[in-house]
Amino acid sequence: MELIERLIRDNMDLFMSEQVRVHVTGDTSRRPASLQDAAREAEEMTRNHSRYHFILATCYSGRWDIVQACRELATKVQDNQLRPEDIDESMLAGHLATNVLGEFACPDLLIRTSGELRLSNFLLWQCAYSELYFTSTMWPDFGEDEYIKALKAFQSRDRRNFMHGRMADHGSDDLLQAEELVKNGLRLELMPQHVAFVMDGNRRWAQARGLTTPEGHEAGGQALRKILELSAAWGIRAITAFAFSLENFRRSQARHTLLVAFNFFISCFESACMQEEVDCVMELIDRLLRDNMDVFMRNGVRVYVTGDPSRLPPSVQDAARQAQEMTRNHSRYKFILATCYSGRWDIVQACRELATKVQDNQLRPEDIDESMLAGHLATNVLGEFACPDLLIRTSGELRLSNFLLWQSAYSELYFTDTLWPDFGEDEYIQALKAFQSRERRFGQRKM
Ligand SMILES: CC(C)=CCC/C(C)=C/CC/C(C)=C/COP(=O)(O)OP(=O)(O)O
Repeated sequence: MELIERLIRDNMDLFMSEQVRVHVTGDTSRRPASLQDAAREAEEMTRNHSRYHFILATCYSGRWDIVQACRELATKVQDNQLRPEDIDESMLAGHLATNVLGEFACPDLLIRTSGELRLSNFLLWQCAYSELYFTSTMWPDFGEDEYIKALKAFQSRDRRNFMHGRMADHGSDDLLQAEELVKNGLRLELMPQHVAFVMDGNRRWAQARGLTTPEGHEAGGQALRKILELSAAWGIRAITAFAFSLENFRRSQARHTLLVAFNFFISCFESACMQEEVDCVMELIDRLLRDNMDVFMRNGVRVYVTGDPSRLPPSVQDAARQAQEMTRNHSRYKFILATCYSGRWDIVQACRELATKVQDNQLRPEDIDESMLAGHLATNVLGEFACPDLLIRTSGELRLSNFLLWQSAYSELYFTDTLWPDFGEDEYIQALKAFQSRERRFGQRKM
């Protein structure tokens, strides 16, 4: 705290000469009075600066930020200034700490030094599409050269969405699983309980083989089946797979609007291709739920389908209902298929539900806290395993792409260039080994 206070006071000359506007964010109740004074002074003295903004996040966490926003919105509902159903992504974003940055509220690039591969509860909502850069360099050594390297890495990334701006509780199969794991060089007591997958790369896999996109998705479906079987064999308790995002859906709709407005040949062609891909993925999801019923039954998998149901075709809604109903007594492990899902959508749903409770006088805004908000997220069905221990993204991109934002606060991240249809047993073992070699701290730093 003393260091932070000095950091603010000793850099005042820099803030003044470089026209930096300073914001200090985080839970003010946790700050010592002298730090509070330094923060207020710096904010006041730099309030007319506009060259660039500097947010110092102290006693901050991404979840705290979201809970604050949700409380503020719930208070507005209580005061009849707002209806719960009017809460949307931009409204929620407008109440986050980074709102002071206006159009630059979400980091384009998030750099983490010293070798850990996780977000550690920093800017969760805001990182939906941030490019992530991890380096083993320790922070005091992070200088000009390394910064340039990070920026070059950033510039080389393909930013498709730039415009959007514990220990295992194993059952009776323990011995068999332990043997299987040891055979693969894995340790039973260090297995992740919940693994989340961003199954990216089906299209590129197909293109590389001269196949059609539906054939790529088909191969992706087979890869998922294999992962579901392996996860059961290895005693993993929960899998969440990202099969289609709300943004993927919106992308195709945006093109469609363009098509209607301009009747423009190229967009007509692109829109048709996109719609074809949406239909193809929806058909795959329908089949994936129906054709994997044997895997679900044999392995005691309880299935959940999450995401915006209004976007799902009736046949997929029907397949989802059936899979959920038929597996509802299973408890060996849980599988969430996230389709037409996004992390921000999930948080907004939770916030709306809480605001409705406030409206119905069942809750006071100030009672909203992290565990209450988490209890209204899609992953709440996983109980104690709601947050992924390990999040795997295939096909080379280094970002979360709006998947499980709240839940990934302390997830270990694993990125691989392998395209999803090629992600098989060997690569899964490699990811699990990487996970087992990580030191997890959940913010509890060794002093
Ligand atoms: C087996 C199976 C059912 C597969 C479904 C295939 C499919 C469409 C997966 C999409 C996964 C996803 C939402 C990736 C995010 O990348 P993005 O492209 O949405 O985000 P980005 O532009 O930030 O990379």
